Amino acid sequence: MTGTYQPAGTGVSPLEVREVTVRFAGLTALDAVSLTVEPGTVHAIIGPNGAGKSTCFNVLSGVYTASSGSVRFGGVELTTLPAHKIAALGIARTFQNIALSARLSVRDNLLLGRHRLTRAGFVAAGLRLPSARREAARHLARVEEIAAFVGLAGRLATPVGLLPYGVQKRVELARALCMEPRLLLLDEPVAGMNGGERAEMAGLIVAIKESLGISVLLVEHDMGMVMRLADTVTVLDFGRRIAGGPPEEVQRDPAVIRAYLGAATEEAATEDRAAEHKATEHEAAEDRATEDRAAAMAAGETGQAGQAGQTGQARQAREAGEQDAAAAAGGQA
Ligand SMILES: Nc1ncnc2c1ncn2[C@@H]1O[C@H](COP(=O)(O)OP(=O)(O)OP(=O)(O)O)[C@@H](O)[C@H]1O
Repeated sequence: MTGTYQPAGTGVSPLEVREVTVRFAGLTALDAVSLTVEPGTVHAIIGPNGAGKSTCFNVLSGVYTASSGSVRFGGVELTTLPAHKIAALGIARTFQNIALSARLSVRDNLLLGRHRLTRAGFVAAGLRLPSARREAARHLARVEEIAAFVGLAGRLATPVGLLPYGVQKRVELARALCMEPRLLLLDEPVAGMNGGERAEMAGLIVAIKESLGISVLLVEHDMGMVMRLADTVTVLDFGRRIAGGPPEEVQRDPAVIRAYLGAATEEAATEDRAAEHKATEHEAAEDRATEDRAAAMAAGETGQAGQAGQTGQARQAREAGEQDAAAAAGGQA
């Protein structure tokens, strides 16, 4: 992380989310959620699976439209704006799954990130007019500064698909920085990374906040990372905001502990239900085999067909039992 990269304009506006509700055909994914991202801070949204974190991000970046509520940034209401207009206001995002062109070089991917800032028209660029050439040179210089800032200076010519996963995630972050954001939305920035890559990404996020003054809103499952990086945490559960504040307060909050414990208990219960279901299926198969045997006897059948039916079903039942036992043994191992 070196270089002289400075942001084009640091954010002085908070992002204000007020009573935002999102409904999908009968399901309330977000229920009157409010939060504020203060300028120059890192704000984390956490919560168990299905809590509404991605839905919240998708509303903020214009992918989903809120059913009601308001999101304001720099005095502008965002809920009615399409994604590209939100980006133009200085809100850039990264995605859970890398959204880069694998065959293009790092340089070209970053230049794509500058697309919305390009003023030269199609014709001027096509004719390679001096004004368009000067602009292209400016963008290239900026891309190089940003690449140096995120530690990618030596990788500019490499096709993104050839880079290790953790480096690709840094390219994605650099692409978002190329949009000259005032607020960065990072969706699970360290998901799938190893320890070293996580530490690098954490350092980068701190540098983005402290050296560049850019506000960061992140969704992250890695609690260690959240507790180390975030100035403020908002906790969602079943679409509702159940807690918020500094990380050390939030992690002691009984509602948060309950939500996470509840999620863990629910996971265990789902596993129990699946095991129970399997056991019931096993019993049903045995019952069917017994019924078949009884029916065959009642009909005085002693032929091959009756035998085959019995043996087949009994074998099925036995195999189900053996599989359960093997699964249980595997689970205990
Ligand atoms: N496009 C959609 N259509 C219908 N339901 C959706 C849609 N997007 C999300 N949901 C539902 O909204 C709820 C919240 O989902 P969301 O993905 O926002 O949760 P999350 O907190 O990001 O979960 P995870 O941590 O698993 O990514 C879930 O019940 C999900 O199934």
